[in-house]
Order: sequence, then C-alpha cells, then structure tokens
Amino acid sequence: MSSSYNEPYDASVLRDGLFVEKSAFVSGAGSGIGRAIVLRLVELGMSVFGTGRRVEMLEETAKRAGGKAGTFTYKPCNVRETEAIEALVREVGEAQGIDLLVNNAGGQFFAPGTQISRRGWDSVIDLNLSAVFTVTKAAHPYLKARRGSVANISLSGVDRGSMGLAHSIAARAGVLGMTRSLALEWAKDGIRLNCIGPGTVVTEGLAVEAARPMLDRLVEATPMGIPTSVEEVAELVAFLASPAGRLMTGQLIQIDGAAHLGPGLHMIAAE
Ligand SMILES: CCCCCCCCC/C=C/C(=O)SCCNC(=O)CCNC(=O)[C@H](O)C(C)(C)COP(=O)(O)OP(=O)(O)OC[C@H]1O[C@@H](n2cnc3c(N)ncnc32)[C@H](O)[C@@H]1OP(=O)(O)O
Ligand SMILES: NC(=O)C1=CN([C@@H]2O[C@H](COP(=O)(O)OP(=O)(O)OC[C@H]3O[C@@H](n4cnc5c(N)ncnc54)[C@H](OP(=O)(O)O)[C@@H]3O)[C@@H](O)[C@H]2O)C=CC1
Repeated sequence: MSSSYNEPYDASVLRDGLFVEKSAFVSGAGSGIGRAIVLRLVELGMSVFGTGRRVEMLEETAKRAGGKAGTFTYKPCNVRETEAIEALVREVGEAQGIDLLVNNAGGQFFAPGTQISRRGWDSVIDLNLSAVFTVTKAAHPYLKARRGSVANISLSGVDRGSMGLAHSIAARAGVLGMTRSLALEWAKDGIRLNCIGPGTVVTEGLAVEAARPMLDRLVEATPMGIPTSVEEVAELVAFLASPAGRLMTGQLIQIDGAAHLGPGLHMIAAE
C-alpha cells in the first residue's frame, strides 16, 4: 500500500477552543470519516455525542478522544430503527443541546442496477436517505434553540451518476434535495444545512491490500491523483459549523480532487 494513500494528513487550520460550550450529535462515530470528525470536534472543545451499531467501535473512538479539550459520550443505535433513533436524539438534545448534527452513518454495496433487488434498493434508500430525514427532523427543535447546523456526508458526483451505485447515488441526490429544501424552510430559525461530497476516502475497507486494484482505479479517475483524507473532511465539517460558515447553507461541497469532473469513480465495469 502506498503510504501516500492513507497517511494521516494535517488539515487543521481552525483555532483551539472554537467549540467550547458547543455540542454535536454524530452518527457513524465508530469508524472512518465519522471517527475523524468526532476527534477533531473534541479537539476544538466540543461535547460530542456519537452513535453507530457496534459499541466496541464507539469505545475505541472514546479511547482516542480521551485527554482532548472536549468530551465524547456515546450509545449504540441503529439509525434505521425510527423510534429508537428519535428517542436518542431527544435524549441528547434535552441533556446537552445540539449545535451541530452530522449525518455520517451510511453505506451501500456495489452492484449493477440489474442485480439490485427491491429489498436491496429499499435497504440502501432507508439507510442513506430516509434515516437521514428522521434524524434531522428529530433534531430540529434542538437545532432551532441553538441556531445550529447540519452536515450531511454524501458522495462526490451525486449529481452525475456512477456505475455500481444507482441506489446510493439516488439516495444521496435525495439528501441533497432535502438539504436544499430544509435550508429554505429552516433559514428563518437560523438553521443551516449542507452536504459534503468526499471522493475516494481510504478508510478501513479500502486500506486492505485486497482492495488495492479498486483503489488504484479510483485514484486514477481522480484528476488530482490523491484520495481524500478523513482529516480534511473533518476540518470542512468544523469550518461549516464555525462562525465563518454563517451564510453557507443549502450547499454541496465536493472535496474530491476534481473527481466529479473526471471520468467517474465507477465502482463496477460496464456490464
Ligand atoms: C464521480 C462519482 C463518484 C461517486 C463515488 C464516490 C466513491 C464511493 C465510495 C463509497 C465508499 C463507502 O461508502 S465506504 C462505506 C462502505 N461500507 C458499507 O457500505 C457497509 C455498509 N453497507 C451495508 O450495510 C449494506 O450495503 C446495506 C444493504 C445498506 C445493509 O442493509 P441490510 O442490513 O438491510 O442488508 P441485508 O439484509 O444484508 O440485505 C438487504 C438486501 O440487499 C441485498 N444485497 C446486499 N449486498 C448485496 C450485493 N453485494 N449485491 C447485491 N445485493 C446485495 C441483499 O441480497 C438483500 O436483498 P434480498 O436478497 O432481495 O433479500
Ligand atoms: N470511504 C469513502 O470512499 C467514502 C465514503 N462516503 C460516505 O461517508 C460516510 C462514512 O463512510 P466511511 O467512514 O468511509 O465508512 P465506514 O463504513 O467506516 O462508516 C460507516 C459508519 O456508519 C455506521 N453505520 C452504518 N449503518 C448504520 C446504521 N444502520 N445505524 C447506525 N450506524 C450505521 C457504521 O457503524 P456500525 O457498522 O457500527 O453501525 C460506520 O461507523 C458514509 O455515508 C459513506 O457512504 C462518501 C464518499 C466516499
């Protein structure tokens, strides 16, 4: 594995103490991009609450967050279990408020459209679109109380399509539409919502030797020839939540080395 693909990247430009007395709710906090977001927000002084299904992953995030300026607490939950996740958002909102909601939990399998069953389609739409709506709606009263913001972790190229991702791109394009619509509806409450579209991010699944051919192909399809680091996604989330992001809402920000302008990060070959 080329070290340049997954070496930690120092993207930090924001000032210490930026988020003291602020609070965040982060889904998918036990791995990859979500964990990096948690660690950066905690470093900047935030009280971060994280969820995800696997408690041992959340425990590891907590271990790594120890000794930093802010705090990290967690409880496992499946974002697709509507009543449970709504109750959890309420619990966190009542206990510590929500200045920032990060909808990061997500994922999909790669398959051509002809091999996606209705149940497979529904699962991906449920996780990557419907659950995002449920969590965001549940957080609304708390975001309103704090004039907070929402960062939806999406994909680069949501408005162009990519082979092998019909279900996931459909879901994320739906999130983009939802983001823009709620940005309009909730502007009067001072709530801002944005989508971040990372290109290829070398998290655990892609960092294994077996995934190397796919990773090489993805990096080749990235005009700048560099995958996105979790640290730079985290810094962008923090920037958007900061006073510098005050007027940024309803946006899709693609952090992808121009992947969305390239030949497409196709996850499968044409059939
Ligand atoms: C420029 C552009 C750049 C754009 C691109 C930019 C780069 C993109 C890179 C993205 C990277 C990442 O997201 S990294 C994160 C990757 N990690 C993950 O995605 C893991 C999480 N994934 C999941 O959990 C699953 O995919 C998901 C389906 C959502 C889980 O839902 P469920 O638990 O309900 O799933 P299951 O019960 O197992 O299965 C439900 C149905 O889905 C079907 N199914 C499951 N896997 C399947 C498969 N491989 N092929 C076909 N069908 C499958 C099953 O057969 C079931 O249907 P029936 O058989 O009919 O019953
Ligand atoms: N890696 C990449 O190249 C890219 C990733 N993305 C997107 O970024 C986000 C983070 O991905 P990444 O960090 O790379 O990958 P990971 O697979 O490491 O992260 C996904 C996280 O979501 C959590 N999660 C998944 N399903 C559920 C669920 N039903 N309920 C609660 N939590 C859930 C997982 O935890 P657990 O399994 O414990 O529940 C995991 O922590 C995803 O939305 C992904 O699609 C976007 C562009 C590129």
